[in-house]
Amino acid sequence: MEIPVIDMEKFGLREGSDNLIKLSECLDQAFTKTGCARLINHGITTQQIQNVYAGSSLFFNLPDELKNRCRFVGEDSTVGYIGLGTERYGEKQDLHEGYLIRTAEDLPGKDLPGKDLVPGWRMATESLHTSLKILSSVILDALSLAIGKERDYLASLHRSEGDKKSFKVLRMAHYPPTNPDAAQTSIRFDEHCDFNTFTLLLQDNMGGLQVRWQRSMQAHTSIRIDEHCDFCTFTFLIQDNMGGLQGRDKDGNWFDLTPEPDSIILMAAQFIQFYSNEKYKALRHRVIIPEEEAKCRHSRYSIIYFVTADGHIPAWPTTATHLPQPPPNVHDHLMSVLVNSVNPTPPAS
Ligand SMILES: O=C(O)CCC(=O)C(=O)O
Ligand SMILES: [Fe+2]
Repeated sequence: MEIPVIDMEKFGLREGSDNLIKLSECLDQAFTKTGCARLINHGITTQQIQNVYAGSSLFFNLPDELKNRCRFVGEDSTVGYIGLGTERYGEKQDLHEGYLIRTAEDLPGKDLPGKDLVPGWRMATESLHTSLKILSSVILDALSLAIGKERDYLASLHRSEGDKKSFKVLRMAHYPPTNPDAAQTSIRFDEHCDFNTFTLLLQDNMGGLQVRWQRSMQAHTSIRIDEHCDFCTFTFLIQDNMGGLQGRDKDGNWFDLTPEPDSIILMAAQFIQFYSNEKYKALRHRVIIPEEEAKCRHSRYSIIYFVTADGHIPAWPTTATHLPQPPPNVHDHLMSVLVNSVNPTPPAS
C-alpha cells in the first residue's frame, strides 16, 4: 500500500484559502484511499522532536516506583503516567507504557505530575505540543472544507482550552526491549482505531507500526457479495473468467508504516469517520514486535497527538441514521471506550 505523502510546504498556508482548498483536496484523496497520509515539511524541526525523545528515554528508564508517582487520578486521569500492561486492546498482552500531557493553557492552574523528574522534558514537550497544535488547526480547517463545511466548522468543535475533560492529549510512548518469543503472547500495541478526530504520530526508527484499511474503503459503496465466511464444512467453487473473488489472508493484509525521519503520520480516527458521514474510515493500526532480534531487543519510542473534539460535543451527528440516537457526548463516549481497554492487572514481570 502506498501511503500518500503530503508536502505541507507546498500549501504556504498563511497566504490564503486557495491553498487551503488544495490541501483539503489532498487530504480528501488520502483519507478516502488509505485513511492516512505522511506529512513532510510540516515546520516541526528535528531538534524539537529529538529533545522530546531524549526526555522520554530518561523518564521511561526511571524506576517504576518513581514513574508510578506520576499517575493522575480522578477527573484528570487522562494525563500522567500509564504503566506497562495498564491497557489492553485484544487477546495479547500490550507491551507499552506512556506519559500523557496537555498544554499549560489546556490545563489551567495544574502542574503535570512528575514534570520536574526529567529536566527540560516538560519544556521540550510543550514546544512540540504547541507546534502540533498549529499544524492540527490547519488540518482541521482543510478537513472542514473536505467534508463540505465552512472552514471553521471543525475548529468550532475543537476549542477545548480550559476544558478539564478534554482528551486532546500528547502521548509519549515507550515500548521496552523484549525478545522475539514474546510475540507468541504479546504485542507492542494491539490492533485498534483511535477514537478521537485524527491522530498525528511520530515514531523513531525502530519500526513495527502497521496499518490496514477498512474493507469498505476499497469496496466503495457497493459490492457484489459482501465479506463473509461460509457456514458449511467446506466449499467447492468454480468461477468464470470475470474475476472479483477475493480472500483475505490470515493476517488481514497489514502494511508496514515504515519510519521516515521527521515525517508525521496523519491517521483518520472515529470522530472524522462519523462527521464525514462515513466517507472516511478510522484507520486500524497496531505496533508489532519486530522479527529482527536486534530491533525487538531495543526500546521503541513514539509521540502521538490525539486531536479530539470538546467533551460536550455529540460523539456523532444527530442526523446519523446508522448509530444510536441521541449520541453520547465525546467525553462519555471516550470514557466508555477507555474503560473497556484498560486492564487493571499488570503483567507478571
Ligand atoms: O506508538 C505507536 O506507533 C502507535 C500508538 C498508538 O496507536 C496509540 O497510542 O493510539
Ligand atoms: Fe492508536
